[in-house]
Amino acid sequence: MKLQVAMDLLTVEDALLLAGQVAEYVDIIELGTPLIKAAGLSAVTAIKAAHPDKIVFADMKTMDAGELEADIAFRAGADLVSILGSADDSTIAGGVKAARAHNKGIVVDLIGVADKVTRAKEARALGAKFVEFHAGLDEQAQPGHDLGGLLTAGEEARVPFSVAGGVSLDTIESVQRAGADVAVIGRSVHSAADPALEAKKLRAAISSSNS
Ligand SMILES: O=C([C@H](O)CO)[C@H](O)[C@H](O)COP(=O)(O)O
Repeated sequence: MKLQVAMDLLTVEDALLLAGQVAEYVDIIELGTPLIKAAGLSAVTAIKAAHPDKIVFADMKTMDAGELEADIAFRAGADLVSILGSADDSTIAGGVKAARAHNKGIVVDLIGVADKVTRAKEARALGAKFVEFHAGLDEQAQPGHDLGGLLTAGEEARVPFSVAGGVSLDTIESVQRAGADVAVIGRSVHSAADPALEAKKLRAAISSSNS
C-alpha cells in the first residue's frame, strides 16, 4: 500500500517545508484543494520541481470541464488529478482523455456520493486509475462518523482504491487490511508536533503489515 500525504496548508512555502520533512517516507505528495485554491497551480509546479521522484497529486476536485482542468494540472506537473465522482460521466471521461494525452492518471473522489460502490465501478469503467473512498473534513466533524463504512465499501467495490478521511496511525493498518492501494493522510501528519516522525511511523506501520 502506498502512503499519500496531503499538503492541506495555504502557502507554497509551508507546503515545500512539509514536503521536505516527509518526502522520504511518502510515495505520493498531494497538493490539497485549499492550497491549490489559495496559491494556484504554481504550488504543483514547485512541489514537482523539488520532488521529481515522487508522484504528485493535484487535488483539483473538478466538477465540470474535466478535460480542461485536468490538462492544466498535468501541464503544471501533476501525475494524478482528482475529479469528483458526483460529476457527470462526460466530465470524468474528459479528464481521462487529458490523462491519456499526458500519460498520467485520474483519481475519482467519491466525497459526498451516496452509493460509493456503484459509482466506484462506474468511474473505473470510465478509465479512472483508482477511486478515493473519502469522508471530507465536514463529514468527519459530524457525530457518529466512522471510517469503517468507507473501508467496507472499498472492499466491496473490487476496484483499485484509496481511503481518505481522518486516517491516522491508529487506523492505517485497518486501511491496509481492507485492501486499499493508497492511504491518504492529512491532519495526522501536518498537524503533528513532528510531521517527519509521524510520517516515519506511518511508513513503518505499513511496512510491518506487509511482512
Ligand atoms: O481532501 C481532503 C479534504 O477534502 C480537504 O481538501 C483532505 O486532504 C483529506 O480528507 C485528507 O485529510 P485528513 O482527513 O485530514 O486526513
